[in-house]
Amino acid sequence: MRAIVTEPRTLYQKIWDAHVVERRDDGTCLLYIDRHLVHEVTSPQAFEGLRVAGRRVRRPDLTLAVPDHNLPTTPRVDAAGRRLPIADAESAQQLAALEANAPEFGIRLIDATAPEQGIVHVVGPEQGFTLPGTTLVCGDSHTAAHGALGALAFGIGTSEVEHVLATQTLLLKQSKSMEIRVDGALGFGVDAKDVILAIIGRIGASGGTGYVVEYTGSTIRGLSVEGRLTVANMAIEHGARSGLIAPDETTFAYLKGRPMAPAGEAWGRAVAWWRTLPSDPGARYDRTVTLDAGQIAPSLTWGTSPEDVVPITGAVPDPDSFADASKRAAARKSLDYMGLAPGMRMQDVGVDNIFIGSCTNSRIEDLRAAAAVAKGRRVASGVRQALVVPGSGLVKRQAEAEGLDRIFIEAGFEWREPGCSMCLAMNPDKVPPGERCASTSNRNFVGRQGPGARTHLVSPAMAAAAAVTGRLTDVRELMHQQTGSL
Ligand SMILES: CC(C)[C@H](C(=O)O)[C@@H](O)C(=O)O
Ligand code: SF4
Repeated sequence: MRAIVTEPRTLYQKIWDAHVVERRDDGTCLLYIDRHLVHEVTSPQAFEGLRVAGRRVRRPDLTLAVPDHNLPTTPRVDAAGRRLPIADAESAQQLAALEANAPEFGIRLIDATAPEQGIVHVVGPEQGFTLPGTTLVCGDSHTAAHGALGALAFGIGTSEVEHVLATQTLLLKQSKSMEIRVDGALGFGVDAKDVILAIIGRIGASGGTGYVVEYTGSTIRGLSVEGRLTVANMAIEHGARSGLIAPDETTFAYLKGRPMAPAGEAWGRAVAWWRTLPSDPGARYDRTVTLDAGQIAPSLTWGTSPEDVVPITGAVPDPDSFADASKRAAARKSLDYMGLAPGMRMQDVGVDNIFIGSCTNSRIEDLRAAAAVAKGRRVASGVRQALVVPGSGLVKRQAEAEGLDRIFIEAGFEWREPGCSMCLAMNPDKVPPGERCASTSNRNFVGRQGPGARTHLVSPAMAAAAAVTGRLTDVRELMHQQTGSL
């Protein structure tokens, strides 16, 4: 018998090959979509399109709707259990549309008051809706987060949302492949957020444009699923279409028993297939970038692009230090907006707001890391708002069972209902104009957290450290004081 010789394939190639319905001569493929997450902002017109065309949703059973962006994070029901109205008219309209569209089209809706409600990118993995080897889409740019479980996941626009709802397929061209390999042990006080910030700082906000990235190496393998979700979540911030992490025992242990994950015999069959997915030895990537985890410090951004990364021990860069003229101009504009001067030490910069939340950092581990720093301390008097916003109702309950809510509340943080919150200014949680925020979210764009808001992207532990000192702070100092050793 002759052995069949096949080219070694990457994880990306394997998932792609398994989903091609039709390949055209120009390389465009019709790809089957296994999972579709829907939220209130990008779906109303898509459903309207279906209605006008008289079409139904092709696979309502593969579609899950969750409101998250526009919901206030203050209590949603009154003492009698009645839903409280949403003040903002557009938000109220979008939420009402989702609540009407889901039942009309036979889609499961996790509504605003359901215990499982949360940010789509937190809910998908948590429910076991997100599975290795699947293609997963959502009308949302941070959909790549689901790649942490080995799903080929990416954001799509509203017209594509309509296309997927109607056909369960999408027309796509294959991207190039990039390996981002991180090896070594993470230093004290350094976490998954610092890893992805370091990656973005290295390759730049458009370094991944045209690529699907696979994060590999011992550092990535050593991360929990929560940490992997933080990394893959920001794939779009270095321009990649998608960010993948090969499924392994950590992934399987995380998924086992989740409500929507396969069960019984189906579980065994699924795991057997998932084990075949990791990139084959010798599989070729179009580009490989390597990072040494030991070189990564607790990091943060100084400017208005996620690539503007420095270690917390660093200083605001001098725009003149950039080789590229457009970078110099962008840095000047950024510093002006951020109210910072070249050479200022990052640790001397005071903060007015703290946001611990978003689909990047609102899972249980994130809250534990922040609580470990907040414990027994007080939010500094100069800090006007310090919000902790769990990524889902289930995260919230788990945190409460562990007493984390008490730690935060006693320290002077506000403990909120789940949602996108202060990650973007689409609901009542905003950073006031000209004020500065240490935020665990993923975007520090101009106006992202409110008009004139100044954002510094940090890890949960770093956000808690900034909260208790009132300035951007090296969390290692506080942890050192706490443990008395380093
Ligand atoms: C509102 C939504 C469409 C948007 C996105 O596409 O990502 C938001 O989630 C964001 O993070 O900017
Ligand atoms: S938490 Fe932020 S980044 Fe994530 S989906 Fe919501 S708005 Fe987008």
